[in-house]
Order: sequence, then C-alpha cells, then structure tokens
Amino acid sequence: MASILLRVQNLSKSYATRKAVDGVSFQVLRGQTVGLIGPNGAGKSTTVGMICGLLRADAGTILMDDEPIGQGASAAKRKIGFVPQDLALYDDLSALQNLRLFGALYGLKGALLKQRCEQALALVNLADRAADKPSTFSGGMKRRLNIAAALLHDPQLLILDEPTVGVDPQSRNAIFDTLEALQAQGRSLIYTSHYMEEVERLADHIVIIDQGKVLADETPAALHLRLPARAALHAELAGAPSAALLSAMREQSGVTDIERDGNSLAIGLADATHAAPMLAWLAGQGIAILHFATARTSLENIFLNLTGRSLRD
Ligand SMILES: Nc1ncnc2c1ncn2[C@@H]1O[C@H](COP(=O)(O)OP(=O)(O)OP(=O)(O)O)[C@@H](O)[C@H]1O
Repeated sequence: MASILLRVQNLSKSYATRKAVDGVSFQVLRGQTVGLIGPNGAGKSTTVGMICGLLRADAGTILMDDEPIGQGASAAKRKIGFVPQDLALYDDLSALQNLRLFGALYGLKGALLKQRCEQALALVNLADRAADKPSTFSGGMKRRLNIAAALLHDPQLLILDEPTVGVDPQSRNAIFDTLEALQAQGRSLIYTSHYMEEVERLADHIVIIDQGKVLADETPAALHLRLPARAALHAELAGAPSAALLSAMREQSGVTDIERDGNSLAIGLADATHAAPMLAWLAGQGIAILHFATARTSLENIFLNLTGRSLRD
C-alpha cells in the first residue's frame, strides 16, 4: 500500500460570516490522483488555496510528508506545485523566458534551470513553441505552459484548480495527455473540477465536496456501487414501444428506470447481469431489436443522488 503524501484534517475557513470550508478531511497517497469535485462555490478553490499555503486556515491541519504546511516558504510547501485557475503568465516574455522567470523564483539557476525548463516544455508538448510569446497561444496552450511553470521545482504533488475551464475539447485532451504523463512519472495530483467525466477519467480517488463539506471520499468503483443503476442497456427497436410494453418492462427484475427517445430505449439496470435476461424477455414479447449495446453508467448522477441537486445549474 502506498504511503500517505498529503493529509488534510478538519480544515475550515470562513469569509466574514460565510463558512466556505467546513471540516474538510481527506488524504492523497504517493502516486495517487485525487479528484476534488463539487458545484460552483462548493469550497474547492479555498481548500486547495489552504493546502498550497496561499490562504490561512481558520482551523485544521495540513501535513505534507508528515510536515505541517506553514504560511512562509517551507520544505513541505516546496513539494507542492500549484496551477491556479487564473493564468499567471507574462505576455511580453517568450514561453521559455516565462519558465526561466518562474524557475528563478524557486531559486533554480544555471544548467539545472535550463534542464528543468526543457523537460517541462517537452512534457507539456510545447518545446517547438519555446521562443513564442503566450499571447500567440490558444487557451489550452497557455494552460499547459502554466502546468510547466508549476513543475520546475520538481514537486511530488501537483494541484490543478479547474485546468480545463474555457478550453476547447482538443486542448482538453492535450491537457489530459500531460496529466497522464505526470501520473506515469509517479507524481500525485489533486484535480478540482465540476465535470464528473474528467474526474472519472483521471482520478483513482474522488472527493465530493458541497457547501464546504465532504459528502463522499471513495474510489470511482465504490461510488458506482452507490448508484441505483450501474449498467445501462441501450436498445433500438424496429417499431415504437407501446405504453403496455414499457410498463411491463419496468416490472422486470433489475430494471431501475427507462428513458425513451423515439424507438430507442435506455434501460437502467441494477447491474450488467440483467442485460441478457432483458434482451431475452424482449425477444419473448416478439419485439425486434435492430441494435443494442450495454454500457457502464457514468458517475455524472452521483451528486444528484447524494444531494438531490445537480452538479451544474
Ligand atoms: N475572497 C472571498 N471573499 C468572500 N467569499 C469568498 C471568497 N472566496 C470564496 N468565497 C466564497 O466561499 C465559498 C467557496 O468558494 P470557492 O471559490 O472555494 O468554491 P469553488 O468550489 O472553488 O467554486 P468555483 O468552482 O466557483 O471556483 C463561495 O460561497 C464563495 O462565494
């Protein structure tokens, strides 16, 4: 079992009378990616701001490798790299000059600084744009440069606050490629998002936060078990299903819900073992099926399931 790299215990912070973070606890193991997910205003940015030492906690402890994270510079804090939501790049400097500047702020110089800048640019796939200014970059490229800047001091834990906000799908994939390369290097990541599919793709562990409190802290597989439907059978029928057929189908074992769109049905099932009996039952009713596919349910509905509200408005 991997050892604990970051331990967050009972973290709280209020802004005036508003409790933004209210007793948050979770941990990050070495090499693990933790997805911190919650709706706008849930307290994600405030939580990661405290972990990075940018915000002072009202209460609670943050231990990095068993050492407390303080306000000033510390060895513990140096093990963390932070990619903020707001881009922090100098438009008058080239990509490489930007990285040199950030590296120098971490006390790097000479051959090591040069090597780290080259490695970081290669990792984010911007080596061929080193001489160009970020003003000529797409939103996704700017974010990748920001990730490179956060890696120069070789942190063990990289924290990314909603790194895909405002970037197009292609750039999003390029960001994921970069993050998967970091995972392959054995680094730990904390990734905040309000997109469950992103967190599901990247994270080994998911922490769901709402109104400053942790609602769930589990593996994606364990979260799946909390969903009423864990599999879906998508079936395209040769003709329109009758109301009687749909209501009889709802009575079949393992069926949790049915969504109809024309001749197509999305049948929610308690688990995938119910798919074959359902197809056999349909055949027994004389229903011709043109096409079918089974799928795992996405975790998208888990927040709705836990709170009765949806993750995004
Ligand atoms: N500087 C601040 N002053 C006052 N209130 C704040 C401040 N920063 C955040 N808040 C409030 O604290 C709560 C948590 O905000 P936070 O930014 O941590 O949430 P979040 O989950 O990161 O949301 P988002 O995805 O919108 O960034 C919100 O109600 C927010 O309005």
